[in-house]
Amino acid sequence: MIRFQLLAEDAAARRGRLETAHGTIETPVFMPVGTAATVKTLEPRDLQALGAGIVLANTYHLYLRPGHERIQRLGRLHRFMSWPGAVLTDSGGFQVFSLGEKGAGRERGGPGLVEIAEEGVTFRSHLDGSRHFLSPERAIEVQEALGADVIMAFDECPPALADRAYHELSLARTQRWLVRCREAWREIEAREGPRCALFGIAQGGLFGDLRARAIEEAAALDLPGYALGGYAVGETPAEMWDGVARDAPRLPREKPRYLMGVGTPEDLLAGIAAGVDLFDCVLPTRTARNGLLFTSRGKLVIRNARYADDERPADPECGCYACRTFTRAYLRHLFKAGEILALRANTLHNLHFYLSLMADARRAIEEGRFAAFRAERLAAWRAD
Ligand SMILES: CC#C[C@H]1NC(N)=Nc2cc3[nH]c(NC)nc3cc21
Ligand SMILES: [Zn+2]
Repeated sequence: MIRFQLLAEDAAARRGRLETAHGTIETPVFMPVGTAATVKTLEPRDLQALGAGIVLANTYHLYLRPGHERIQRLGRLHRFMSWPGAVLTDSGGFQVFSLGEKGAGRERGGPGLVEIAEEGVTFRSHLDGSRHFLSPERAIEVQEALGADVIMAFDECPPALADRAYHELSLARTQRWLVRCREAWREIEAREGPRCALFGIAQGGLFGDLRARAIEEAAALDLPGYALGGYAVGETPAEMWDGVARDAPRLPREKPRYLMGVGTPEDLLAGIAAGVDLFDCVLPTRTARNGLLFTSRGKLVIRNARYADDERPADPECGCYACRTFTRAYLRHLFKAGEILALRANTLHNLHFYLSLMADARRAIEEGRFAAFRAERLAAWRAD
């Protein structure tokens, strides 16, 4: 189970604390993405040294490989990945629709990859094209078996540019599925004892009235936490920020608010200003592996020839291991040479950037100066 406390507010921004069975999480918090039960290139002790308190793993991937029953038999996720902190698992809803579409079947001209029915979703594995079925009940069962501290509802995720009619039908089904998720969660928790917290997900695309209805219907189920899903799927940053600024304050004030899959450092500050408490995004880790580094003066593409003889650290204002140990010249060399250390050093730096940004934001909220803090960081990132 989890307990959420609101410690301070600065306009709509909130400073909170999320107590879980695997530690206390200071919010606003950024969750590194560890899709297949690993944050790519990092060891658990790296994550601890970075101050990460909670990581995200994906039900879709772990269900397909190595299998949730195997992970359960091996002591569940925390033991399996030797991670003492907290874990949040996404339900597979989003991945089935996003990965299923690009699965093996379609590339080989196979049959439709994702079949949606009221009962649940039939999809083909992106690994080997094998057929699988996930329902609200099954997604909860799998996540309980995995043993995360926070589990997500199984939702239908409309195509990014679906029209209003599609969103309305999809929202109604997602709400019916949320009721089924809650029942399945309550049954397992009654049988096995309280173990994890179920978060609902409110969608609705860019339709403000549909978003409001989804939030209201999800909030009526009195769940431990709530997420906004379906942002950062192609809309402009301004459209997302306006939408989140409208939606986040409508989520229950005393529950944790999670903005799924977001985002850039600018998005995080916009989300915090709107009252969001939790974020996850592949951006810092994925871009690190592609040689893009976030610094206090904007982004740096390490492969650029201008860094070939640059003896400065990636970010002179950064205290991370990579910036204390390596020069830009060396980081560029590693990246050009395809060395594994390039992936680790860049990932350590980018996650330190994201996690220290959140720590600085938490302090700014405590001191009632978040708006000035946000303006100062945005200006600095545009400096170059
Ligand atoms: C529509 C919808 C929805 C949400 N539903 C679930 N279960 N997971 C998500 C994961 C996401 N990652 C990103 N990245 C931009 N957006 C997401 C949205 C969702
Ligand atoms: Zn650094």
